[in-house]
Amino acid sequence: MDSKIIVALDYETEAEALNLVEQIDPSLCRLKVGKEMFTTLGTNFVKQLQERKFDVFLDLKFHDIPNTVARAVRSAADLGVWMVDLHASGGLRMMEEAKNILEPYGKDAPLLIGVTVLTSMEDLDLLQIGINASPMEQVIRLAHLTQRAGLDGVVCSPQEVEILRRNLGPDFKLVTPGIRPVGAEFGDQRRVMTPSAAVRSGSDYLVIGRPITQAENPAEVLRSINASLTNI
Ligand SMILES: O=C(O)c1cc(=O)[nH]c(=O)n1[C@@H]1O[C@H](COP(=O)(O)O)[C@@H](O)[C@H]1O
Repeated sequence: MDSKIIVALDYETEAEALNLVEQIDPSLCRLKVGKEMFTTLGTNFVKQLQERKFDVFLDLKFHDIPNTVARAVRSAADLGVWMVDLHASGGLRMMEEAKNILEPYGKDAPLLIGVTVLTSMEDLDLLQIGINASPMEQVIRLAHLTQRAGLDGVVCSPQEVEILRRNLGPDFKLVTPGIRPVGAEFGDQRRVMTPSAAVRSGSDYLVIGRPITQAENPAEVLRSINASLTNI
């Protein structure tokens, strides 16, 4: 089975994260290492997950001048991660330099993904930072820019997937956090959808954190979400 689920390993400690990892295998999901665990544990943690044969999405959302971002992306490629991301709002030149630096890696290069508008943001959040567009409009604009830069896909909310799929073609990867099973708490997320609705809309990968990591039995919740996605 090639699961569409990427579990966001947003735990405070290595022990908590490994407790989940030890109960599952790479056919059930890929794993995302984000700012919290990477800042605490660094590359050794990523390597531990890779030794267990998990594909790792290094989610550090790079956003800096083009030279700095490109070099950080190269470090991620040297680490052998499966996917790495940057903020598309860093601009076209930043994304192009990041893409170009991966050329020597050929088919071993990580998937390079642009974050459009964070799934925690809605109209007012954009207005407050001077963006007078709806999340949908801004996501569409940044996704086109990301594709123009030659990246492999974008992070967006599942609510934008249908229109992006139509506009950007079948091969452009659409990675969607903001996933909430029926009845789950939204927390800080705003633009959300259930796992099955997201897949039906055309998401390639579902990033799921708290609904799994904060559950009493995370491995069981992961299995049941996987089961809900078969035959879609
Ligand atoms: O790049 C991401 O993964 C990301 C982008 C985004 O727009 N929204 C978003 O929630 N994420 C990440 O996806 C995960 C979502 O976690 P939960 O809200 O707990 O399911 C977190 O690790 C976020 O850092």
